[in-house]
Amino acid sequence: MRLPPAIVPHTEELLREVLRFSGPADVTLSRYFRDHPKLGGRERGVIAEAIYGLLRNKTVLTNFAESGIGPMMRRMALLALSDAVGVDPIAGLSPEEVEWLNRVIQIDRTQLPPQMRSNLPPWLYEKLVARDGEAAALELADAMNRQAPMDLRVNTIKADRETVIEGLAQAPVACEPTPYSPLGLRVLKKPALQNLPLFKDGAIEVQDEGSQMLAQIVGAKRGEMVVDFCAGAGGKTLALGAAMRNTGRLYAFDVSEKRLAKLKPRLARSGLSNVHPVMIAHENDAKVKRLVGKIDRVLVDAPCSGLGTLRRNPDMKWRQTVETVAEMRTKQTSILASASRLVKVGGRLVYGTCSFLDEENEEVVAEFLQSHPDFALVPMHEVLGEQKIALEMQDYLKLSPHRHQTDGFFAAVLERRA
Ligand SMILES: C[S@@+](CC[C@H](N)C(=O)[O-])C[C@H]1O[C@@H](n2cnc3c(N)ncnc32)[C@H](O)[C@@H]1O
Repeated sequence: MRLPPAIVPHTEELLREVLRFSGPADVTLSRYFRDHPKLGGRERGVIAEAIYGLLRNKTVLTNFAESGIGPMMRRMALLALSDAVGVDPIAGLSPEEVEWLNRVIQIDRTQLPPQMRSNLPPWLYEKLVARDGEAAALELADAMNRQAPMDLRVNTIKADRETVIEGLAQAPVACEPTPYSPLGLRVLKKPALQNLPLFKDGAIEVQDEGSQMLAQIVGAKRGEMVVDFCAGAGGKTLALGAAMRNTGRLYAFDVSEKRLAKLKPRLARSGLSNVHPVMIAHENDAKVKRLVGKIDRVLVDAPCSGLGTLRRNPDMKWRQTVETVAEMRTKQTSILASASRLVKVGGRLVYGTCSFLDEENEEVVAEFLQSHPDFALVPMHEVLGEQKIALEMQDYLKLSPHRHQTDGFFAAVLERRA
C-alpha cells in the first residue's frame, strides 16, 4: 500500500534534527511525533524505522546519497525510506528518483570496502580492528546493527517463570526462557506489554538478558546491606531487591533526579519495600560517606559510552568520540574508587558497563586493583559457578550480541580481602 506523500518531507525534517546529534534520537523522535499529532500509527512506524535504519547504516547510505539528484537531505530520506519499505510504497517520486533508488538499493553491500560496510565512525572501526582484527570487528559491527529482541525479567516477589510463561500464552504472547539468566524470557514478537495484567501487577519488567546477568552476578542475598551506586531508573535495582527477597536494605544512588523519579512507579509495581532511593550530588557526597565499610555488595553500573546498546540506540556511535570516551573513563575511575569505600571486609564490589571498549572496562579495573591492594578479582567463572549459570567466561563477564544474543556488557567482581 502506498504511503502518503507527506511522509518524505516528515522524514527529511526529522533526519535534519536527528543528524545534529544534539540529543538522543529517541527523544527527538518522541518530541517530533508529539508536535505532529496528525501523523497516523503506520506512518510513525515507517518514519521511525527509516530514521533508525539510517542511523545504523549512515556511512553506506551517505555514500549512496552522493550519487543522487536533488537536495541531499531528500536523498538521505528517500534512501532511508526505501531501505525500510522498498521503493514502490513511496509516493511523489520523480521518474529519475525512482530509477536512481532502484539502482542503488540493488548494490551488493557485502562488496563495499570494510570500513564503509562496518557503518562505524573511523576512530571506532580502527580501534576495533587494531584489537580484534578486521573479520571480528565487522562481525561485531554487523551484530550491533541488528534489532534487539525484547527480553523480560520475572519478578520473583510476584511470580515464577513457569507461571509467567502460562500467563503470557493466554494474552497471547509467545516467549521462551533466556539461555543464561534464570529469570529471563525472550518474547518472540514485540507486543505492547503495558496493558497486560502481568505487567501492571509487577510480575514482569522489560530488561535485556545481559542487564539481568549483571544484577545476577552481584549475588545479593537475604538480609544484606546492598548499594546500587548508579541506579538510574532502577533496572538492576529491582532485580537486586527481588534477589534479596525484599529483606535487608538496598540503597539506590544516582545523581539524576529525573532517572530516580522513573524508578518510583516501577518500585510501586514491584512490591519491593527494601529499596531506598537516594539522590546524591556526586560520588563523594556526604550521604555516601555515612555508609563507609558497612555494605555487603556494591554494584557500580557505571555511566559509559553505551556502545554495547547500539542495537537499541544506534545514534550512540555517532555521538561518542575519542574525547567523550576518555572523559567517561576518568568519571568511571572516580566513581569506582568512591564506591569501593563502602564495601566491608569480605564484601564485593561489582563494576559493570554496557560498553565493549577496553578503556572503559578491563583498563579501569586494572588501574583500580593497582591502587587498591585490599581488593582482589574474583574470576567470573567462579562467580558464575556460584550462581549455577552455565556460561563460559574467564576473568570477566563479556557479553555480546553475536555470541550471546544480548546487548554488549562487561563486568568484573572484586572482593575486599583486608
Ligand atoms: C548505566 S546508567 C545506570 C543504569 C541503571 N543501573 C539501570 O540498570 O537501569 C549510569 C547511571 O549513572 C548515573 N551517574 C552518573 N554519574 C554518577 C555519579 N557520579 N554517581 C552516581 N551515579 C552517577 C547516571 O545518572 C546514570 O543513571
